[in-house]
Amino acid sequence: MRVLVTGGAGFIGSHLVDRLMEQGYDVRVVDDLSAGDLKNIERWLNSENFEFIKGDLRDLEVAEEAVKGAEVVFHLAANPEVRIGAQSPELLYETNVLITYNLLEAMKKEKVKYLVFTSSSTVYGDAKIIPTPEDYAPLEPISVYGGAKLAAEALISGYAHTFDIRSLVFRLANIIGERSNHGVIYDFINKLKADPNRLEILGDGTQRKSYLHVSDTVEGMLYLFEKFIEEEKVYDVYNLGSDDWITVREIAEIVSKEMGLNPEFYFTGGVDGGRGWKGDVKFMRLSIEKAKSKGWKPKMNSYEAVRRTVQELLRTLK
Ligand SMILES: O=c1ccn([C@@H]2O[C@H](COP(=O)(O)OP(=O)(O)O[C@H]3O[C@H](CO)[C@H](O)[C@H](O)[C@H]3O)[C@@H](O)[C@H]2O)c(=O)[nH]1
Repeated sequence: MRVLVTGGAGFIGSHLVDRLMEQGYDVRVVDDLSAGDLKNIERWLNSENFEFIKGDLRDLEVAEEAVKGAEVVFHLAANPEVRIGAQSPELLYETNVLITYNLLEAMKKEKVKYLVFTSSSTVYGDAKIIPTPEDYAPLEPISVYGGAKLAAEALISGYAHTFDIRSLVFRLANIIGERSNHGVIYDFINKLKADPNRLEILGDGTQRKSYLHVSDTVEGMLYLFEKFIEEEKVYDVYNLGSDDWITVREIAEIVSKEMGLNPEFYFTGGVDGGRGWKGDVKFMRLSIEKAKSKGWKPKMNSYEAVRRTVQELLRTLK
């Protein structure tokens, strides 16, 4: 089976590529290397059943070239930075909505059978029900990023039903692990390297979210995709997360401990009642009952995933 992974040189994408290659698929990656890094997929570059295209999916021709001959598209290419929404909404529109539209157009033309898309917990906004199930309503994102992900989901649903592109959407909690090059753990490590005595924490530190290790994420995606293929549905949505959550303050404590430091915590106070930035969802935990009912569950809880990620990043970050 020929598989295209968009964003395959990125954090989650490259872990997915590792699994697909280990399972013997023909894999093509398209990535503009804006956030991704060739080092993440270095080990596969000379393999016969691997192909890399450096290209920007904002260009429809790149999307058309990338999907040629593919039976499945795993669409992970995106700008993942929630916090830039207030400064650069157009960038989040282009790198989440426009590229998804281009890809769908190319897939329609090429008659690609399956699409797997990584959406985000941010589509739920400040959910009133926690843990939040997939059928929670109304979906009211509070960030441009969440809005762009929801717009992409809606386009995918429309194309799926109109053009028979069987599509599976994953709404991901905060995904962490080796090769991540942004986010709270990455930021804390870098801040502490610059000043081991003081750690600036955005917001009031009580932001509480569910963190999932990338290994659990990729395993869940592939497992549930196999189940989806066996079923009749044209379009389906799953939350992927862990069954618990953890505060930013607790993350700061874990990072400090793993680095053997005892810094003074400095809270910026943030915006809108202690959020790190405009659009930062303060409390997020997803119901993963639907995924569990199909037989998937994460091996690590949030605490274990954070600890392991700190160790992985300390080993690999320069
Ligand atoms: O220096 C920092 C950086 C972050 N935070 C806080 O840490 C929390 C997590 O922030 P991240 O930047 O790690 O992650 P986000 O919650 O903004 O978003 C992440 O998870 C989302 C899904 O839940 C999306 O998928 C998104 O792409 C991904 O980056 C936030 O509450 C933020 O306020 C700090 O206190 N200090």
